[in-house]
Amino acid sequence: MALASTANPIFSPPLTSPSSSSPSTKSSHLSFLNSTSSNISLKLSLSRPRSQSLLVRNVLKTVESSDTSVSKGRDLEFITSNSKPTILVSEKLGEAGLELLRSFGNVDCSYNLSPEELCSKISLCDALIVRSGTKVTRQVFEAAKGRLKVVGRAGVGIDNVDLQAATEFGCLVVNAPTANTIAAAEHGIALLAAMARNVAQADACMKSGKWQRNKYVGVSLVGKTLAVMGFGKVGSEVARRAKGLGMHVIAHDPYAPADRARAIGVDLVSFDEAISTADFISLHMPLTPTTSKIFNDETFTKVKKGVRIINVARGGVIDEDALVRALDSGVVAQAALDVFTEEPPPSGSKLVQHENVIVTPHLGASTKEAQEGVAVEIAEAVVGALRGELSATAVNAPMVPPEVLSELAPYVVLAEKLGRLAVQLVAGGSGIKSVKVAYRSARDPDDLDTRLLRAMITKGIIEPISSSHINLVNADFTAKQKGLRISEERVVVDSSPEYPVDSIQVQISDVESKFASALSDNGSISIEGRVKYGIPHLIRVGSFSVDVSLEGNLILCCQVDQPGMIGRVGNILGQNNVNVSFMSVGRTVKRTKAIMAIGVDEEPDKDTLRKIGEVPAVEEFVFLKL
Ligand SMILES: NC(=O)C1=CN([C@@H]2O[C@H](COP(=O)(O)OP(=O)(O)OC[C@H]3O[C@@H](n4cnc5c(N)ncnc54)[C@H](O)[C@@H]3O)[C@@H](O)[C@H]2O)C=CC1
Ligand SMILES: O=C(O)C(=O)COP(=O)(O)O
Repeated sequence: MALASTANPIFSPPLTSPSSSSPSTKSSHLSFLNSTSSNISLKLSLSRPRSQSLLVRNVLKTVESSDTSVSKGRDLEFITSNSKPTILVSEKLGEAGLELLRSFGNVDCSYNLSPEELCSKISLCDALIVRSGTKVTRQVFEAAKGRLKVVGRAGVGIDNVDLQAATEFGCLVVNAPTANTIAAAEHGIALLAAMARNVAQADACMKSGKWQRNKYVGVSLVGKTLAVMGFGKVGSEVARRAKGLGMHVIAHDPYAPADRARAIGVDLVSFDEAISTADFISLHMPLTPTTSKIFNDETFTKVKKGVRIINVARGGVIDEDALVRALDSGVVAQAALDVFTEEPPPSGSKLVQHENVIVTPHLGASTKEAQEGVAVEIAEAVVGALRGELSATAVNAPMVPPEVLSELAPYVVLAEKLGRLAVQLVAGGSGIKSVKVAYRSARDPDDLDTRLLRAMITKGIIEPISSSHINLVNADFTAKQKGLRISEERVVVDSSPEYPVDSIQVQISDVESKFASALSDNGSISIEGRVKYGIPHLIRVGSFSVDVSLEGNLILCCQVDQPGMIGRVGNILGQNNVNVSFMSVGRTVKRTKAIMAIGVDEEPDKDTLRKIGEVPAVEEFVFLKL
């Protein structure tokens, strides 16, 4: 399996539209999807000149095109000839969402693409927006060759997106989980009432010239028991409305809190109790391996004879052949279906043609209001992701609230730099199996969300020694795939709880080091860093305390602790035009050994480094790129 290729790095500079250049648009911006190791984009509300200048650099870099033209129907090769991100919209999306996308990037609305056409276009796209009709398979991610950064699902169900493949390829998947809830619930109620009163059949009959009042006698809803299967957003709205119709509503949902159900007068019951007592069963769970064909021959043996079923969730939760059998035998009196295992269903489908079944072609979310809503919701999420922001609707990455992001931003930079430094201290660089990270913090361990920090440490460790590109989406997966175990420890320290983290220590065990002084007492390579004035600093190497800002590059030098060493090494650097930005000396016992941590702006050439190594009292040294 190929991961994102080096030729087309996923960590390209942040894609920033001209209109997004104002740092005031968001309080925090962390380019976790797009950052390169040397080019991390941070937008912070805090007034930190360094971060601001990074931001300005990134903005300047990306504002190369002022082309704001609409790209509908245009050739993608033309579209990608400028630096704006390309967003492929493969299914009909509301105009308000399209407008928003067009203000940010080049939008290609290409509907009804075959799988082959989608695969051939996708390597030219930074984002793809779909509804339920586009299958975003592993082949699509493979064909994207690392360029595709985000898939936006303009709706709720993401069963048409191969999430595992997306994660492996470091592609973020976001959805629009709220804007179509009411539409889906209303459609469920519409189907419930239409089914109970034979509206569709009677309508078809009348249009064929007949007047058959006796044939279409229905059943009443009032006083009947409705089982809502899946008491999430749609399910609870259906329940609320059904109560308004005078129905007795019960629900089954293994993960729903009972108090939320109680608040609207619904009892949460077991699966078997729900299906065996209900007159109507309405399905509102997602399609997952657990819910796939959860309604099958066996289930239908447990239902109340003559039950009526509504499905506005996913066709795959019902074994459709079993449903046909249950309808034929009268176990299920009627079914109202908006969704099907295969969409559109094969022509002549027994289920669709069944006289006790009414069907709609996946219309649950299809109201004007819902479509405008999901379009805007998904456009905002996709644009945010392309800017490198974490999305509140990320499906395959941790959702980190903006205020937490803003607070963690400088620590994220520190985390990556520590990972990058630690791995450079390993002799050979490979064969790393075990990394231990200790977060020292005055805060309660439960108040510290370390997923972002762990991901960046992983990125720092893996990227220098492999061609993998790591981001928050694929960090854990890639680490696992490479057999790298990252264990975390939170140490409560007596410092200010105002800051989320006091220091971060990274230890790599069971490896040899090219700088023996970086080994701690337990034989692991050990370094520790801290954020000071918003800037990451290295504060410990092995057992030596140092204090050097992690900018530019770093020389670590271990020498006999004697007078004149700073001058001698400093002179060599000066004579070779290498500017020292920071210097710090640490020792354990006076006049034994000390280490010098020297921050340098330029990369010293081999000759300069050789001269440092030739200073008689220098025992070992290492040059590290940050
Ligand atoms: N027909 C259409 O056009 C539309 C269909 N949908 C579908 O409706 C379904 C529900 O959507 P939302 O309510 O927005 O999602 P949601 O995530 O808010 O709710 C789903 C609920 O199902 C529950 N659940 C998971 N496994 C379950 C199981 N084995 N048994 C019972 N409950 C289980 C979850 O705990 C959750 O509470 C999804 O399948 C979605 O794709 C949503 C919108 C439009
Ligand atoms: O949001 C969902 O889960 C839906 O099923 C809606 O699907 P659609 O966007 O109308 O293809």
